[in-house]
Amino acid sequence: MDLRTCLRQEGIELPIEIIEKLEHFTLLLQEWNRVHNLTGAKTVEAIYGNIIDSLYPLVFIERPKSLLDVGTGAGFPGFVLAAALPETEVVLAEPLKKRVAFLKYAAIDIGLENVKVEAKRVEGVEHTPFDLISSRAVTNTKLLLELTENISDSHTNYLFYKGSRVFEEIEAVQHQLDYDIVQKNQRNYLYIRGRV
Ligand SMILES: C[S@@+](CC[C@H](N)C(=O)[O-])C[C@H]1O[C@@H](n2cnc3c(N)ncnc32)[C@H](O)[C@@H]1O
Repeated sequence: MDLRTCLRQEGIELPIEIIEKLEHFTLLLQEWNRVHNLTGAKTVEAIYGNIIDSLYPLVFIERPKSLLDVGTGAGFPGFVLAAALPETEVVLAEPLKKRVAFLKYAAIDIGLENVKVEAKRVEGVEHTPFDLISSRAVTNTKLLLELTENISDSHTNYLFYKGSRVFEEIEAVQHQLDYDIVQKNQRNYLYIRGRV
């Protein structure tokens, strides 16, 4: 099935030029992955699955002016969100060199002008507070909030891609959170609105 149909089935409607960029990304990732082993998603189907997982929150989040993705790895979700949100300034924090090389190359080759790759751990990122901070498969919610304390403020929203442990993780956060959990298959999208 083509990417446009896959996205449509999930209720994600995107302009054709963005879908073409995501197809371009899929080809590049497959090519680089053969040599550099960047991600476990080896097939087109697996990459499309990761793209849909990354983009599904567009159905319920507010559009941010600035977005930080913590630990983007081979591009999920930050790079894919950047392709889908060309008006958003996106920073990808990723310390692993081969993944950084891929993200930088892909941003130039695909022509994403709204992306900046910070080749460092998120603790070292300096920026004014972001509108949205996302992260998938990096660390727990409490630590993510702590590590991004200096680059967030009371208006920052958070979008964490979680599994079944999301409820214990929320309990471990000591301060009160205003959040929604959007469930889709095995995924729990934790969307935290500002800090109460
Ligand atoms: C399991 S991978 C997940 C990659 C991607 N988010 C995904 O879901 O496919 C975790 C990534 O987080 C990065 N990472 C680990 N600690 C980090 C930190 N403190 N700041 C930024 N990235 C970090 C690693 O280099 C790795 O690429």
